[in-house]
Amino acid sequence: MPNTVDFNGRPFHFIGIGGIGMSALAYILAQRNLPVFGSDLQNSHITERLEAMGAHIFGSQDASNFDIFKTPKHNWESMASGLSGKISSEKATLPRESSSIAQLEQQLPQVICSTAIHPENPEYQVARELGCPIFHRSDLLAALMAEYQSIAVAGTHGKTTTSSLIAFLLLKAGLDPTILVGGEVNAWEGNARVGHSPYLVAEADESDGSLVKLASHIGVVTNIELDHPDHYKTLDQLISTFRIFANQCETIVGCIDCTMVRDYLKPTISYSINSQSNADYTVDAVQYLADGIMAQVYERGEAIGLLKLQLLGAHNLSNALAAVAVGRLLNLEFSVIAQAIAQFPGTKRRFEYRGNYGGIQFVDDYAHHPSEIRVTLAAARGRLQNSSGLSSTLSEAAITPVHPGSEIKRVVAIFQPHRYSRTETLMEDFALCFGDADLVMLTEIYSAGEANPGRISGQQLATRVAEHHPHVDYQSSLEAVKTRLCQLLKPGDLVLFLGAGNLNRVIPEVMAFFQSDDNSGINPTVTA
Ligand SMILES: CC(=O)N[C@H]1[C@@H](OP(=O)(O)OP(=O)(O)OC[C@H]2O[C@@H](n3ccc(=O)[nH]c3=O)[C@H](O)[C@@H]2O)O[C@H](CO)[C@@H](O)[C@@H]1O[C@H](C)C(=O)O
Ligand SMILES: Nc1ncnc2c1ncn2[C@@H]1O[C@H](COP(=O)(O)OP(=O)(O)OP(=O)(O)O)[C@@H](O)[C@H]1O
Ligand SMILES: C[C@H](N)C(=O)O
Repeated sequence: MPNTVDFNGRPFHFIGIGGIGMSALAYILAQRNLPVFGSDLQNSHITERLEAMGAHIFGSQDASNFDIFKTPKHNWESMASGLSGKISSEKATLPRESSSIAQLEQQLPQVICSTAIHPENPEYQVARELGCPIFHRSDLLAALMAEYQSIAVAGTHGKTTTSSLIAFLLLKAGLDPTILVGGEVNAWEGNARVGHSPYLVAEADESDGSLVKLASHIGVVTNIELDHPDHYKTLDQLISTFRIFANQCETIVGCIDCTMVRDYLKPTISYSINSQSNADYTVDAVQYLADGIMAQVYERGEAIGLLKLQLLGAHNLSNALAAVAVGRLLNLEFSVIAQAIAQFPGTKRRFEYRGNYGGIQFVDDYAHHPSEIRVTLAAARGRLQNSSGLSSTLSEAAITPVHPGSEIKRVVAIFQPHRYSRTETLMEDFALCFGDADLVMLTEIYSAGEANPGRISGQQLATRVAEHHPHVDYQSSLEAVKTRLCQLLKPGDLVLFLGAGNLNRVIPEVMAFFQSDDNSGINPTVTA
């Protein structure tokens, strides 16, 4: 069995192909006209996009999905590859006997698995029985990265945003990068892009420990904090994972506002949003506006220019400073970097402005860790404080603000906890992180595939939050959240839907309820 990924025409079969990391990889292979097959229990616009490129995707996960590879090669070949366009979902049924064993082994697919796939998964089981080469998602990412001058973005918080910002910068600077990120960006219509230069920008996820397989020319680390307690039993394990990754990168660009990055990784190139730090890249004269941020950037103590950002919050200034540092490492002029970053419209579900209906502003955000909730609510509170005299400074730069303005009077946070393990381990911190919201609504925990241990609930979390916050509401279902919001919301509210689960499904219906003075061009009937 080969232990390296074969990019010479052998088919790929992705189990969990619709995942945000898996689908980016499948996209790159399909663009290379390699035969791409896969399965996912959930149909989505992501699986549909891959199918439109010629990938063959099964909506169920059972042994019969491999029947297709027991047929003569020409049969499945005609069913896959971007050359054939949209393909039929009918399964091939020719008997196995029609090929010799040797031929069959040759045409057995390389199976790519997400960590979301349980070892008991019937399709995974049959792949093992047949002797298919089986790779984890990270093995394929590592193999692709090895072909390029890679920039891999790691860190507990901000990987998707920062990798998207860096990718956007390289794209605008004409460096034509290949991109694989963990969120969707309109500039390349999805989570992946094939470029024609030596550069590749990738998100490097630490959630399952597979980060240790990645080696990059430039590694960016935004911060390190305990998360994913399902995988990491101690903080030391997490730190050691980041250290192994950092040691495998030629250059580490790291945010030294995080003491763990500073002390354990000792970045080659450092950045900090604290003007007093001695980082290589810092900022000063920061202005947090209602529709963006402006700051003077310093390179090793010397002012190099003004950075304008359409994103909100100190965390996004930090993410943008990482992009500045990477851009300078690639010898880009600061003016080119600043111009690109000023145009970055953001990533879907990361403080994504969904519209203003009935004087209520709707925002979708992926925050699922107490620190992420804290920085996002601080950004929302900052927007509220600056919203009465809405600044036009960003607009003067001929940029249409991502967050068009109207006065805000109240910050409303709706949170769907994500994973039992995280909710239980970080309960104390979750109880304290909603201070910047005027009203907090909690709902039930989104399992993300975890079994319910039966000792933790959204209701319990709501009780804990209420010990520190005067206005906490608990609704047990998304349907109940929707109904309650229609009763509670009023003009002047900035409503944030927080979480990495499916809470954002309710946004279109709540927006539709309040639809009246729509000036955003968003159709509220579209489901998220
Ligand atoms: C689990 C895991 O390691 N997930 C990480 C991985 O995504 P990926 O490996 O693609 O994983 P998925 O997005 O979690 O998507 C997993 C896909 O798998 C299907 N499924 C799941 C179970 C099953 O039995 N059958 C089955 O088909 C399911 O329907 C979904 O489409 O890589 C991404 C990019 O770095 C990370 O953002 C992501 O982290 C986290 C999570 C995040 O940021 O949200
Ligand atoms: N630098 C940062 N520090 C703290 N929180 C951040 C930072 N950047 C973004 N966030 C918050 O974290 C949320 C997720 O951001 P993003 O998707 O960029 O991070 P991520 O590390 O890829 O997340 P994950 O891998 O856990 O999905 C954002 O919606 C925001 O609330
Ligand atoms: C969304 C987050 N990275 C998780 O799966 O826990």
